[in-house]
Amino acid sequence: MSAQQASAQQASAQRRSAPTVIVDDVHVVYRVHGSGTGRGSATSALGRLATRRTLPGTREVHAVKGVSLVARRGEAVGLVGTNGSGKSTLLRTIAGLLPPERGRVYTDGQPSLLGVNAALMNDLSGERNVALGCLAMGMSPEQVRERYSGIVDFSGINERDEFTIHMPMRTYSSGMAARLRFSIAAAKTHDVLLIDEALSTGDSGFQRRSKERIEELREQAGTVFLVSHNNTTIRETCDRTLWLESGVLRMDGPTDEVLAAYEDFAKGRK
Ligand SMILES: Nc1ncnc2c1ncn2[C@@H]1O[C@H](COP(=O)(O)OP(=O)(O)OP(=O)(O)O)[C@@H](O)[C@H]1O
Repeated sequence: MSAQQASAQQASAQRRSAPTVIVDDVHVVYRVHGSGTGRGSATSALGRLATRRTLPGTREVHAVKGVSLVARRGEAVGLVGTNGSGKSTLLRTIAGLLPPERGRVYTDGQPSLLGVNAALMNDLSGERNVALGCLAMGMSPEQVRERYSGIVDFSGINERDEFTIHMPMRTYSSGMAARLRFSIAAAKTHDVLLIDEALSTGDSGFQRRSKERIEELREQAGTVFLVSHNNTTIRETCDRTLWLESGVLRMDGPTDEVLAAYEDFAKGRK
């Protein structure tokens, strides 16, 4: 191998192993107001604002407790844990949608959260949502025109009736809307793509297409985080998995090892 080839190979290896997400001792706390008695007067609310005291009856939920991790280019990282363990909260924090109470999140590039709750405009047609979604991700109108049919075909929305894409989104089932959302987001190469349960919707054909697309996104050197309750999906998609329990990162390692431990734990809880 020539010196030039060796240095090109080294540069490519360095690029692939470059960190894309660093989570440093992150804590996330939700505050639920009004869980106590009565609403209190305006004067007492003003007094609390001035003294920065919290409302009596404010409940705090410490959803993520001191999580640290480093994710690199080319990795697909699964997130597992029982209900309420903090998976969605951690994803939303990495996406920059929730401020950490303590600790820091550093990301290289813009993370995109692809969740079942991501906003699409209900009164607009699927077609308009595809166009707006693509423009919002930074595509030019020309790129939107080029990619439009690919996105609609990928979603499978028009498989039964080719007029469906022109109907308002509010007439779509939640599965159809989730498939369209995934297809729009997956049309772009993301530096960091965060997927929350998106793959659990859709038929087996759509699930296969999504897995293939995640694989492609990974090869294009992005980092993918995937939250799912379906361990088979995690096994097939991710080579590394994080296990969160009660907000604490219990394990971070090769998917097979982490899932084996998690499945043992889940069996013990039944
Ligand atoms: N908006 C909120 N306000 C208050 N508490 C919240 C809020 N969202 C989540 N929580 C609480 O934070 C904790 C973690 O929730 P989170 O949704 O992150 O868990 P999860 O692991 O994604 O759960 P699931 O597997 O059920 O989707 C839970 O105790 C939940 O009740």
